[in-house]
Amino acid sequence: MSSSDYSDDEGNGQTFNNSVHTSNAREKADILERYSDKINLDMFAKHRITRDKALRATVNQVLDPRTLRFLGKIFNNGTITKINGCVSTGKEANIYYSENEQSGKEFAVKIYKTSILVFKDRTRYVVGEHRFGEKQSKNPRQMVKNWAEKEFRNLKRLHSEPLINSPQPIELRENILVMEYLTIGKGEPSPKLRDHDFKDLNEIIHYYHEMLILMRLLFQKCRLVHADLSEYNTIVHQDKLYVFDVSQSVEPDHPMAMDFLRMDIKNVNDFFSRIKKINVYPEREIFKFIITPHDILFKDFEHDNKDAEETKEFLLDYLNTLSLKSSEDDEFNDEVFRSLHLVSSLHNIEERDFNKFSNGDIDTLVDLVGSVKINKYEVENAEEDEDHNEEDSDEEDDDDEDNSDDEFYSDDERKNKPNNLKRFQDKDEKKLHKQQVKEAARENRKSKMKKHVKKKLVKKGKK
Ligand SMILES: Nc1ncnc2c1ncn2[C@@H]1O[C@H](COP(=O)(O)OP(=O)(O)OP(=O)(O)O)[C@@H](O)[C@H]1O
Ligand SMILES: [Mg+2]
Repeated sequence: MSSSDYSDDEGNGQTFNNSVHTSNAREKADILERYSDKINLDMFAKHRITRDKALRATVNQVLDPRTLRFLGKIFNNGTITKINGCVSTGKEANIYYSENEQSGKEFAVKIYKTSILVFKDRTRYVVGEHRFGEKQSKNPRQMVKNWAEKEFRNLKRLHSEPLINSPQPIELRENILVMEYLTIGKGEPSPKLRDHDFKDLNEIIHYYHEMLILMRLLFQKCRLVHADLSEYNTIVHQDKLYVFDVSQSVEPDHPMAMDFLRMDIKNVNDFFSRIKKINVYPEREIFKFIITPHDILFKDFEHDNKDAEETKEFLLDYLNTLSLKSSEDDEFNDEVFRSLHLVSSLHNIEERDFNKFSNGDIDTLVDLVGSVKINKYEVENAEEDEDHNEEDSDEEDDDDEDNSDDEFYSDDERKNKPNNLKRFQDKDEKKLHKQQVKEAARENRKSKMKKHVKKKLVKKGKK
């Protein structure tokens, strides 16, 4: 490979001034020369693209001189002795199949691209991420470094949980992450869930349950929401479901955690219902299954080893008690659920519900829902329902009165509450209703819980 092969344009439209340009090219050529017998960048098997194209794309985008220097360190410390092909070229990173010829061990080397273009839509994951907030650097290299570090730390967290299958994280150097390689042999990568050859309906249902249990274990044990969970970021390896690609994963108190979790649930349900054509559970039920603490979720679940650690069998038995989606209504409820504003931490729920929540006697899903959206939802939908519930609107008035101050509805209340939830209110009634809600709020403020008391309860509620 001569130096002319590697234009120094890092693929992000920036060009260097001449002197830097030539020295970079020379440096790059030297390093590659030094390792040329160790670095084969050919794309792997299936979609083999011509050597030149793969090479140029890779070098332009991923192997800049600085990255090559760090790669040199990984060679020098003996972790790997050869890069033997490119498994995947993604938006943000390329994955290479590597090995240590002495030990015979195989590794996946994930090299993050340093061009700034790929990182513009990452901020929503980083903003509010207290573990990295202070390091929200604008410098693309620093951003890439933080991102790779986040993936490495999250992968370590996953790998420390015995019930979760994930590639073992080995080494991190700047934007290069070395991990265990999941292979079917001869260097071929094990298939993504999307490409797995399911042998029958039972196996599809098995992996669906595995995905749901995985999300609960990630949330309850690793305190993480994956935030990009799909059939592309899971692999079937030795008949087990492996999860990876956790650079964007966030903790439950991240401002967007509940939204990311609902996105993951929707992605999983879509894959199994649309592509694999099986019946799936309502998203709201899955959400409750994932976020609800053990003693609340399994309070009424009869099971002989209920108090033991949550095993996969135990969680599977519980899932089998849930009813699958079966009607248009279920679909509609999922749409509503997706649009609701969910608070992501105990600090954001209303005082009056706090006591109920902290001794675990309210449904942790519905009552975590911000009232504003429900009211908005009621009124928005009232127009549609106005015609067919006009006749019975008067007898509902009194129901409405005694609940007017309670903007939250528990699941049961919602289910058997007459549909005056969606009853449209005319102007005076709306004014009267508003008045009542204001009075109720004023009443409430009198018995407001002091901040330090609330703090203590939050601590207790988290144990
Ligand atoms: N440890 C591994 N062992 C085997 N194959 C792997 C491993 N890690 C990743 N891969 C393969 O590489 C692909 C891309 O990996 P990953 O999702 O982590 O990178 P990415 O930057 O998110 O890429 P993309 O943008 O395509 O999702 C995976 O879908 C998988 O097929
Ligand atoms: Mg990925």
